[in-house]
Amino acid sequence: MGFGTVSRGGSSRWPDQRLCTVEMGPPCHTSCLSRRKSSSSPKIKVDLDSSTGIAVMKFQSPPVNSLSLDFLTEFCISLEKLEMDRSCRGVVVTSALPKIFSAGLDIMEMYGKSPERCGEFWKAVQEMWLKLYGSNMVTIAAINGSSPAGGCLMALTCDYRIMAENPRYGIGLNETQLGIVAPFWFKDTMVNTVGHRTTELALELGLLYSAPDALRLAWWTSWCRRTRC
Ligand SMILES: CCCCC/C=C\C/C=C\C/C=C/C(=O)SCCNC(=O)CCNC(=O)[C@H](O)C(C)(C)COP(=O)(O)OP(=O)(O)OC[C@H]1O[C@@H](n2cnc3c(N)ncnc32)[C@H](O)[C@@H]1OP(=O)(O)O
Repeated sequence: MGFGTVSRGGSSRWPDQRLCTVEMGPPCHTSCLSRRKSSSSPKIKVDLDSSTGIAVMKFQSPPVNSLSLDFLTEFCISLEKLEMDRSCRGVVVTSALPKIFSAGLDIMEMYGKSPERCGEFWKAVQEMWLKLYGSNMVTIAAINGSSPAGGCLMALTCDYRIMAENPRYGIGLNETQLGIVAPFWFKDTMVNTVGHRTTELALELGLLYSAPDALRLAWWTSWCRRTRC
């Protein structure tokens, strides 16, 4: 798989060439296996191949990988651990569930909770964004399912995106369709990737894009024809 370039850098872990390639072909003979480190928390599984320096972080929180406080906390801890592992240069975030990358913020976290709990949740959302955006590692979203609202934010916050082509999968900041306003920093993250005009239209109408449509609008430089990638 090939990925395009971005205007972010400044880390020793970024490849010298600005075009980077990630091989995700079949591993595995014995010496290779010994270089694999796995860790699993209830909602997130991480496999790091120290020989390539690439970790795959898989979301495994059925039914829809919604971003609950627990999920976000596990996500940040997993990312921090990889960040501290000098053998890790890049991380692919993806879903272990069929059809869904992430349904976005967990709606149940925003209903009937105490002000303290709401504050803790919102802080965790911001923490996820800050940690992912500020990561020293190359970050890649392999979007193998629907990715509305907060799920889209997570994908946009990565350096690169690849999306499985399936007409049922949509990605976008569709908050308007839900009667809520996307926070300004959600909007800014989208502007940074696709520009002002596309973002303005997408947010006003609460659009969800298919992979080919999103590709045309420069959300990414590659999409994957398999339904699972
Ligand atoms: C606390 C202070 C906060 C202050 C916040 C202030 C402002 C925030 C403003 C904006 C930011 C908001 C960002 C967001 O991300 S909001 C969430 C937006 N996401 C959605 O609306 C997604 C809605 N879901 C879907 O579109 C679909 O479910 C799906 C993801 C496409 C999957 O479809 P599918 O048909 O496969 O599944 P179901 O629809 O049958 O769903 C299965 C199951 O999952 C539950 N569920 C779905 N989405 C969520 C979710 N986001 N949070 C929690 N639970 C979710 C759904 O209810 C079903 O549950 P059930 O028990 O009925 O099986």
